[in-house]
Amino acid sequence: MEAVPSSISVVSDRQGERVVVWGPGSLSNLGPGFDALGLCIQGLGDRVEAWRTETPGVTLVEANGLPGSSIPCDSTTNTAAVAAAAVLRQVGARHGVALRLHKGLPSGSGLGSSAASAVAGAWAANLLLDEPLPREALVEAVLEGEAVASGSRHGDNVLPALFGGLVLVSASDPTCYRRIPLPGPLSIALILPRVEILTRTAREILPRQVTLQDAVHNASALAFLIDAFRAGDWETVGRWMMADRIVEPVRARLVPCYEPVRRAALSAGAFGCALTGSGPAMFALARDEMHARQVLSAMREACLQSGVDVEGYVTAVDFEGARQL
Ligand SMILES: Nc1ncnc2c1ncn2[C@@H]1O[C@H](COP(=O)(O)OP(=O)(O)OP(=O)(O)O)[C@@H](O)[C@H]1O
Ligand SMILES: N[C@@H](CCO)C(=O)O
Repeated sequence: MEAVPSSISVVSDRQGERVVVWGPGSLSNLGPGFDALGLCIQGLGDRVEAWRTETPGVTLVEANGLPGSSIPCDSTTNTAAVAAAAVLRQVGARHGVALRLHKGLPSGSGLGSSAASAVAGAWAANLLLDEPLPREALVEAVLEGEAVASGSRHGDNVLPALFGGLVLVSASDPTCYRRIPLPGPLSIALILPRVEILTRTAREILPRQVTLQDAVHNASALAFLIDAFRAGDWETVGRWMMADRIVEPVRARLVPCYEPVRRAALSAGAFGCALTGSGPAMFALARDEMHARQVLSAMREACLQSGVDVEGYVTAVDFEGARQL
């Protein structure tokens, strides 16, 4: 076969090419790791369908999946579209991308709903580039996507959703992060009480100042927590993820079933139980999948007895992050 002379530019015709991408949900804070720690989870997430267009920029064709939700279907305020646009801008793409977003995660849940969309949008736009970038190059884009929803550039949902697994991120500079290796699988019981808490509101009620004693306590709790995660010492993980003295005690007041659910999870033998993100979802760590089912049943029951309707899931760590389906 004859070689193409190098002076002739080959125009790749990928117009209309289509990809479907999964943006996973994530647990964040994990007790003392406010804005600093997040874990990607299996089975819950958003799906983005994307195709290349001739017109530059991002068009959000539709956002569906959660009837009655208030997710904006606008390219300037939907996190999937904002993150996708940031990727195109980053490489100076001359083409555009159209997106259809299928929401699987309700917003205001604590499960990183806006982050799942942002990551799926960015990954889809990336796959459609002539030369896709490595995951590490998408950090700015996903942070930009998340910021339009929450009003702050926090990375504890978007980075685990992008990379998978457990991620530690600087709360003051979220472009600074570290993936924390986990030595084995982890079974998780997760409940989503039917109470909507917007992250924005749950951030506004937090104290502007804290005592030195509490700050020091939380700093050491986070250090012990990370060390226990690395060691796969789930019992110690459970202990320290329940040790936050600054954020979770304040937010617990927004979740009417918080105390009964925590007690029920621990009575059922969970290693620990905490809010994820700004709540109201709560998670508990269990020995294995069967144990997680027992813990889940106890948590659900406690929630219902508090008069709050609830959905429940057994999940595990997703080590892969955003991916093409
Ligand atoms: N693609 C998106 N998915 C979800 N929410 C979005 C999206 N784009 C914009 N938003 C807006 O972001 C806000 C999301 O609310 P909020 O931050 O409380 O939930 P969240 O992102 O699911 O956070 P978490 O689950 O971590 O609590 C809502 O106002 C919603 O309209
Ligand atoms: N770290 C963020 C996550 C939002 O779900 C918070 O707790 O406000």
